[in-house]
Amino acid sequence: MSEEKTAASTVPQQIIVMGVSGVGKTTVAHGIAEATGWQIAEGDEFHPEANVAKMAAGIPLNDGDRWPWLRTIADWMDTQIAAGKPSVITCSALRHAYRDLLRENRPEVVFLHLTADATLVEDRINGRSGHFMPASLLPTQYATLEPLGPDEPGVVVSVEGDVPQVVARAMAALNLPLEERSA
Ligand SMILES: Nc1ncnc2c1ncn2[C@@H]1O[C@H](COP(=O)(O)OP(=O)(O)OP(=O)(O)O)[C@@H](O)[C@H]1O
Ligand SMILES: O=C(O)[C@H](O)[C@@H](O)[C@H](O)[C@H](O)CO
Repeated sequence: MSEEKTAASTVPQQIIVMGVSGVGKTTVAHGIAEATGWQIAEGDEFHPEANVAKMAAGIPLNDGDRWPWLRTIADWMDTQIAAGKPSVITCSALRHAYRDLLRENRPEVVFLHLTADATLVEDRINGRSGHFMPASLLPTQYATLEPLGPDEPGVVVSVEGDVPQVVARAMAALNLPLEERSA
């Protein structure tokens, strides 16, 4: 899997920006939403309080913590799909099974897997303030991560470089025209 992975051939309707904590999901999702005019959802806002408390305490989530959270994100996408609204959604979606749940019966889903080495992500997390997720959880994020596979719809994009560069790289990989304003 690499940036050479085949890009989406049609304009995607529900883009899930995935990857480890701090890799830049929120930043890139906002860039895409701004360029397209599409609706945006922040996956972290769907976490129950108990999940946020756990992460803030430096305890990694387990599958049991994540399944209900993933279902609420899937429900949100279903509302968007029913309304015919394209969207961009941030969600770590670290494991293949989580992504299977997110795209089940939803051909509109396309994943944008943001990647970077841990040193770069750690630097960026340490430069961020006001977020519940501690950098100490980064190793477990990488340990849990199952990279986007060839059987999954989507693209893999490096977050090296400044924000405009990364957003442009992601838009190009997704075949998203910068002038798209369909929502
Ligand atoms: N290309 C970039 N260059 C420099 N800084 C960046 C870049 N992308 C993101 N950042 C910064 O890195 C930090 C992490 O980014 P962001 O919050 O978007 O990541 P995230 O994947 O959404 O994190 P989380 O999963 O923990 O919510 C932020 O402070 C953000 O401003
Ligand atoms: O699956 C997970 O472990 C979580 O979703 C985390 O990745 C955080 O929610 C998020 O990224 C906040 O930093």
